[in-house]
Amino acid sequence: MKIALLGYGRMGKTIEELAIKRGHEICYKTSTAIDEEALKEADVAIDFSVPNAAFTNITMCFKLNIPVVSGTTGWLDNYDKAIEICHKSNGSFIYASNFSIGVNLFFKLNKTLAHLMANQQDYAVALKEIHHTKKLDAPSGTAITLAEHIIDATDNTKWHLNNQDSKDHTNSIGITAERTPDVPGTHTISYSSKIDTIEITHTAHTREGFALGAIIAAEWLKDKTGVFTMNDVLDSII
Ligand SMILES: NC(=O)C1=CN([C@@H]2O[C@H](COP(=O)(O)OP(=O)(O)OC[C@H]3O[C@@H](n4cnc5c(N)ncnc54)[C@H](O)[C@@H]3O)[C@@H](O)[C@H]2O)C=CC1
Ligand SMILES: O=C(O)C1=N[C@H](C(=O)O)C[C@H](O)C1
Repeated sequence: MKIALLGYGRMGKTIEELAIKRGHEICYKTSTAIDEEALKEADVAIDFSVPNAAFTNITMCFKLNIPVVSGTTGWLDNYDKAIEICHKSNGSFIYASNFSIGVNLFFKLNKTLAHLMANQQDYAVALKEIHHTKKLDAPSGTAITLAEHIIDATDNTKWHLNNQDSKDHTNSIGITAERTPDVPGTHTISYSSKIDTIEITHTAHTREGFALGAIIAAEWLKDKTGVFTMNDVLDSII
């Protein structure tokens, strides 16, 4: 499979290494604006760029009829618009805030725990994420997905970033975002009462899990049309 890498930073480089080991070819890579002629050569594009470039990169792939997998976080205000353009142009698209298989299993665990805790009024839920200091967005996309899944199962109606504003936080899940050098990504959900605390944590030890998941998603998407999620990919391989 000929892969175009839109974004050749920490993730782009990790994806390149693993994709070559799986027998793929990197036919194009960029860390700036796309060269349309070069991108046309690709069977599939993988976008791990920056929040203000993702929408342009993704919609360029729709225009050129190239299936695109995106893991870039912090651009989701434009997600619905991207989906509309994808459908209109018969494009192929998968976005996930986290492509790691382990995190996607952790998403399921989080949903199950949220359902169990939904009627336990003595417990207060909280979310914490820790990432490297070069990360541009906070909270992480993964933390937002985890919070949205808890909101779907409980009385909580929104989330907020701790220490950033002093608005009404009734029925709101507080997310703490910590930045520490070289941490690939750690997410913890805790339910605390006066008596005890129940806590689940996913700790990424390297970026390989994110990269491998994105390559598996690209292999899966290559010959399909439509908008999919990582659940669609996992349902067909697990
Ligand atoms: N969904 C997932 O599983 C994961 C998502 N991420 C997300 O992926 C994104 C990239 O993460 P990293 O590789 O760590 O960041 P990075 O900063 O190392 O790499 C981003 C690269 O994109 C480049 N770039 C800037 N403008 C561009 C443009 N117009 N087109 C293409 N590239 C452009 C930058 O120069 C940089 O080289 C972030 O949003 C991060 O949150 C990171 C890890 C896993
Ligand atoms: O920027 C990162 O590094 C990561 N970003 C994603 C996120 O925002 O959730 C996924 C992973 O946690 C690493």
